Parts: sequence; structure tokens; C-alpha cells
Amino acid sequence: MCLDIIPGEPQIRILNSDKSFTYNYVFSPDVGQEEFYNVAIKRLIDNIFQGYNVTILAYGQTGSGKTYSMGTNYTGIEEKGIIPRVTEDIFETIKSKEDWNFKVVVSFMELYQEQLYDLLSDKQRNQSIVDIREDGKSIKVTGLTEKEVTNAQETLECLNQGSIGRITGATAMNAHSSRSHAIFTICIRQQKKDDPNTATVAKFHLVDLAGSERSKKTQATGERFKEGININKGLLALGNVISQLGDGASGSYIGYRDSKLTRLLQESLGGNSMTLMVACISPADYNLDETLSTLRYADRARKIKNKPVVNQDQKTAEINRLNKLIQELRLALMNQELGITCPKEHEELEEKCSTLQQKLRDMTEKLNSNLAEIVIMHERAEMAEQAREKIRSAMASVLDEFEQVLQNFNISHEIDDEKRKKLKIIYTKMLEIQNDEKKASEELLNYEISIDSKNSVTFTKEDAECVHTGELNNIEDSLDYFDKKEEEHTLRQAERNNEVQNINKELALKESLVSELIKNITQQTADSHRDVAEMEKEIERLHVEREEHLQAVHARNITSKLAETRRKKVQELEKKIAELTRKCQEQNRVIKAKEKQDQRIKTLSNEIRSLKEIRVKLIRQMRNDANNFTKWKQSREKEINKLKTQDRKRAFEMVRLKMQHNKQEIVFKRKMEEAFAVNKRLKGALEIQKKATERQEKKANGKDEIKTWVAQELEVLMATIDADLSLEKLMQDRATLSYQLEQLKQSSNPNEEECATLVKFIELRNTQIADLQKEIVESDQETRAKTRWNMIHSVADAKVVCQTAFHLIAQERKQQCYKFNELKVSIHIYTSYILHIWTSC
Ligand SMILES: Nc1ncnc2c1ncn2[C@@H]1O[C@H](COP(=O)(O)OP(=O)(O)OP(=O)(O)O)[C@@H](O)[C@H]1O
Repeated sequence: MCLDIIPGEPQIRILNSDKSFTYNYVFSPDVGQEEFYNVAIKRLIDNIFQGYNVTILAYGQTGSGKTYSMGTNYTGIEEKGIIPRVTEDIFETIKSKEDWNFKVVVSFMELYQEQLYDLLSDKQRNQSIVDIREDGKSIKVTGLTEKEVTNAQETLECLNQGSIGRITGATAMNAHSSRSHAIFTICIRQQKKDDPNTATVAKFHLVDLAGSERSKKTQATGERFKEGININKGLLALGNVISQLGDGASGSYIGYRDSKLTRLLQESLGGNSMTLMVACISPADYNLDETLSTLRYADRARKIKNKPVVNQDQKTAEINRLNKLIQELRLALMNQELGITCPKEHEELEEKCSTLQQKLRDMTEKLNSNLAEIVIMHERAEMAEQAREKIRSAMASVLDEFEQVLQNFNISHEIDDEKRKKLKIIYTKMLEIQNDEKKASEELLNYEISIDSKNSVTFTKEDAECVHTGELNNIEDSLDYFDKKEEEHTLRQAERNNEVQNINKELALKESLVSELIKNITQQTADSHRDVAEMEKEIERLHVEREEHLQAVHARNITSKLAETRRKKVQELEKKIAELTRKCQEQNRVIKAKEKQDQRIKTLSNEIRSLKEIRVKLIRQMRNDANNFTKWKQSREKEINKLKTQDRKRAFEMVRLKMQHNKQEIVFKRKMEEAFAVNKRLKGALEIQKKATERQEKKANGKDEIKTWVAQELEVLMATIDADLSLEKLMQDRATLSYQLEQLKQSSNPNEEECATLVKFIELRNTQIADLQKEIVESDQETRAKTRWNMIHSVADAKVVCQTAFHLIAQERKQQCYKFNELKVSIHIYTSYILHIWTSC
């Protein structure tokens, strides 16, 4: 035994020496596959499902147990290694994530004598050679078979199929020695069923390397010897890459291209993957050299710092990239103090719009008050008309009576008591009519005065509801509601007014028609009746006369001459009778037509009556509506005044909050600017340092180069310290903002605008924190601290370094003193200024 494991520590000590190595885990030979898997491997499964690439790499001398540990040759009989267990766990997890969609594909390739073979290809072995391509971002193997699998069984069948085709051979060290490097890859594409933005594609590489070997020990000859040389060549290149990466010489050349193995593992070593190396060693002292070599390998590999990132689906990644870009642009915008201002035309339009709104409001108000006056006028007209009709009918009856009395006077020419009494009654009636007319006029005059007192009585329950339906706390909403109501009311009144006017027009037409008809009818009917009666009388008389003449004609004693005369007379009379009968018939027709007109007048009068009723109804509605609206308006105005008072208070509070907010924003901006400056400084320093390192690598270090190098190192160091401080401040800030946001969200009425502002601030800080962290990681002070002094090759170099460092520190101190004094003066000036303001207040 050449090794000793320190109990409870992941440490291996080389016996009989003071050499020891510390790793993440160390397992003794008695630890079984299950324990090894559960402790070191199982946790990596989670990373795959978070979208990270994962690589497990088995390295070690031949026969040390790489294939056994990886489980590459698993057939279902022997104890399960890593691959079968990983496969089972992956599909277990998939089963449990029901709200996600998955696509799993596997590939299996073998690198044998610098030739890459597709182990899952259906083709002949010599036709299944595939090639490596680089697409600028990542390594791709073109033409490699990718089989979709849906469960562990199918996956292990693929593993088994590939393993059978893998080259093995017997050596003195291992009866089934793998003569090639094998890479089994499980690629998992996942996406949450209801969110396409969660799509990720992660690769799980399981690498079983061929073992390093010494031909002396393996006793390989012929083909095995040739294989051994190629294996060692590949492993040597891998060792170099691990050394270069482990040395922390970031930015320096890494020999990935020296072999296909290193090209294939480029992503897993120093790239975008979480990589675990399983270093298999033999505890036998016989293998000490190989064991030490493997331990050193693993020790260097442990120092490699990969940069794993979640492998988002291309579309998702693009969305996220754009979101990040938006954040960065926002940040840049703030930094450049470019506030987003409204275009001028927009402002002009807004002004125009508000002027028009005001105009509309004024016009509605005016129209409304006009309509109110119109209502009053309508009512007055209605009252006047009613009074006029009353007087007209009273006058008509008085006139009738008067006519009667007058006729009686004409007959008797004497004034007896009864007639005098009648005349007195008519006189009284006429006085009454006069009084009525006076009263109506007075009523009309007083009508306007009584309107206000009437208004207060007509406020109904409905209106009360109307006032309270719009319980709006916001003054603008209230005013809008008020305007809307006023507009509605005005439109309604205007519509009714139109209706009244139309009715008036119709009434005027109908009334004039009726009066025209009445005028004609009364005159014509009287005349026609008289004419008909007279004509009938005349016809009767003529008939009698004709009869007389006829009798005379037939008398015996009449002379023929007389008879002839009488016959002529009879003929004349008959003519007259015929003429009068025709006229009489005509008059009767006229009378019938008049009767029809009578009917028409009756219908028109009915129509006039119902139109008047409608008009009265409309006017009443107008009046009620106007009263209710006036009442509503008064109460609304009261409310609005109340709201205005509240609004003034709110506005005052807003100004106060805005001032507070502005103050916060200034502080925030200052901090952002500080962080920007720090970040810029660090970036600049790193850039200069990078260029200088490149230059220094090309030529030998002179005194001046060392001086410049020291200055740059110090600059980077100080910039990193500043960045660390800024980062801390930003993180504190973010915590405070997050706390404020939480408090705000928990409050009963969270202000959404304020929430959004806080979220924006938090996001901006996130971006800045990420930006700073990136630069700090890049400056990598931990590694730099260890490798810094590699630049010094002699005591002379060390002296230059010390001198430069002292000089720079002294310079820095001097500047600090200057700044400190300047600050002291500024503080003094500000304090006296504040005191001055304080005392003058
Ligand atoms: N921990 C272990 N427990 C039991 N047997 C083991 C263990 N490790 C290795 N073996 C056995 O040792 C032999 C060699 O192991 P394996 O083939 O895995 O070595 P290897 O490192 O892959 O060698 P090579 O590099 O030559 O391919 C196998 O028969 C294997 O079953």
C-alpha cells in the first residue's frame, strides 16, 4: 500500500512522505458503487434539469476501474455503475415533472487511434467514422447518430449496443482493457407545458477514458503497443490542457487542438459545463508512479474553473438576451441622463384637446341654461293659452246671451226689470272675465319668481340616489362624471324642446286649418240652409201656380188664345221649377260636403287636444328634469368642492412625496454613477493589463515593463476593491428596495405606479450587480494573488517591484490627503450655508 486516506477528510496521503492531496470526495476501496453514486454523482442530476451541461470524466491508469465505475459495459448482471444509475434517475425525474415536456436523445462515440467512430450507427464500422466540426461557438460531431429514447431501458439498450462495438483487448494489466476513449451523451430538451420561455437543452456527457499505460507493465506488443502509444498521446494532450487551465493562465493559449480528445472535451474543461472527474487509482505501491501522476492530474483538474451557464433553447435565449439588452439600455439611458420626453406635437395636441373640452363644457353649460329658460317660456305660453281659451269660451257665451237680449230689445223697444236684470248679469260676467284675464296675467308675471321656491320641493328620492351613485373619490373622475351627466341632461332637454317645437308647428297648422274650416262652414252652412228653404218654398209656390194655370187651360169657357197664353205660362213655370230643383239639389250636395268637413274639424280638434296634452306632458317632464338636475348639480358641486379640497391636500402630499422621490432618485443616480465609474475603471484596468500581459509574453521583462506591470496590478487590485465595495452597496440597496416593495405590496391599497418604479429600480440594480460581478470574476484576484509573483525572476526585479509599489502607494496617499482636505473645506462651506438659511428662517 502506498496510500493512506485521512478519516473524515477528503484527503489522500502518500505514505512515507509529507505529500497529500485534497479533493471534493475521496472513497476507499471498500466503498460500493451505490454509496459512491449517492454521495458524488446523484446531485448532478438536478443541474441537468436546471439546463446546465454536465460531464463525468473517468481518468486513471489502465485496469484501475474506470469502465467499472462508469458502468460503460453494463449488461444488467454486474453491479451498476454511474451510467445506468444516472439513466434511471433521469427518467425518474422526468416522470415526476408532469407539467413539463421532454425529449431525450442519446449518442455514443468512440475515439480510437485518433479516429472517431459512431457506436450507434447501423453502418459497418469502417463507414461509421464521424468528424469533429467547430461552428465558432461549440464543438459539433457531424453525422453522429442520435437516438430518441423514452425510458431507462431503451437508453441502456443503446449503451449496450454501443459497448459491444467498442474495441477492447487483453493486456497484462487488464483482461478487458478499453483501447479507446468512449463518450456516451444523454441530451435532454425540456420545456414547461404552459411556458415556452422555459425551454432548455442540456447535455450529459459520460466519458470513459482509456487508461494510461506503461508498455513495460502492460507488456503490449504489436497492435496493442500501437494503441497504447495513441492512448498516451491523447492523454498527454489532455494532461497539458488540464495543466494550462489549472495554472489559471486565463486568456493564454490552451492546446485544445493538440488532439481530438481535447477538442471533444473542450466544453467540459474550462468551458460551459459542470464537470466532475473520477480519478481511479491503485493503492498498490507497485503503481505509485501512475497513482501519483493521476493524483497530480486530478489536483490540477480541480483548479479548473468552468463557466457553466443554463443552456436555454435558442428562441428563449434570444428573448432573454433582448430583455437583458433592454435592461442595459435602460441603464445606459439613465447614465447618459437621457430622459424620455414627449414629442412636441403630442403636447400641442393635448393642449388643443383640453381647450376643446373646456369649450364643449362651456357650450353645454350655456345650452343648458338656455334650455332652462325655454322650459319657463313654454310653461308661460301654455298658461297663457289656457287662460286665453278660458276667456274665449266665456266671452262666446256672454256674446250669445248679449245677442239674445239685444234681439228682445229690438222686438219690444222697452226695458223692463227682467231685461235690466239680464243686462246686469252680463255686465257682471264681463267683469269676471276681466278679472280672470288680470289674474292670468298676474300669474304669468309671478310664475318666474315662484320657480326657485318650487325647485326646492321637487327633489325626489331618485335624485338623491343619483347624487350618490357617483361616489367618486377622484376629482378628475368626478368632474368627468359631472360633465357626462350634464351633457346627457342637456341632450335630453334639447330633444324634448325639439319635440315641443314640432308639436307647436303642427298645432299652429292644424289650428289655422280648423279656424279656416269653421269660418267657411258657419257662413256657407247658414247660407245654404237658407237658400234651400227659400228655393223649396218657391218650388212649392210655382207648383201651385202651375196647377192653377193647368186647371185654367182645361176649363170649358177659356178661349183658345188665353189657353195658349196659359200653356206658355205653364211651360215657363215648369222650366223655373226644374231650374230651382237643380239648384236645390246642388245646395243639398254642398250641405252634405259641409257635414263631412264638420267631421274633419272634429277629428282635427281631437288631434289638437291630444297634441296639447303631449306638449303639456313634455313641458312638465322638462320642468321636472330641469329641477332635478339643478338639485343634483348643487349637491354635486358641493361634493366636487369637497373633493377639490381633498385634491389640494393630495396634491400637496404628492409634491412632498415627489420631492422625497426626487431626493431618492438623486441618491440612486449618484450610486449608479459611482458603480458605473467603478465598473468602467475596472474594465479599463483589465483591458490595459491584458494587453500588457500579451506584450510581456512576447518580450523579456525590462525595468520599465515591470514598473508598468506593478502599476497596472495595483490599479486592477484597487479597482476590484472599489468594485467590491460598490457591489456591497448595490446589494444593500437592492435589499432595502425589495423590503420596501414587499411592504408596499402588503399594504391595503398598494400604489401600482410606486410598485412598478420599485421593480424598475430593483431590476436596474440587478443588471448593475451582474455587470460588476462579471468584471470582478474576470479580475480573478484569487488566482492573480497566487500567480502575480511569477513575473519576478530575480532580486533586481523584486527591487523594482517594491520601489514602484512604494512610490505608487505614496502617490495615492498624497492624493487621498488632497481629496480629504477638499472635502473638509466643502463640508465647512455647506455647514455655514445651512446655518445661514436656518437662522434667516
Ligand atoms: N471497485 C472495484 N470493485 C470490484 N472490481 C473492480 C473494481 N474496480 C475495477 N474492478 C475490476 O477490475 C477490472 C479492471 O477494471 P476496468 O476494466 O474497469 O479498468 P479500466 O480502468 O477501465 O481499465 P482500462 O483502462 O484498461 O480499460 C475489471 O475486471 C473490474 O471488474
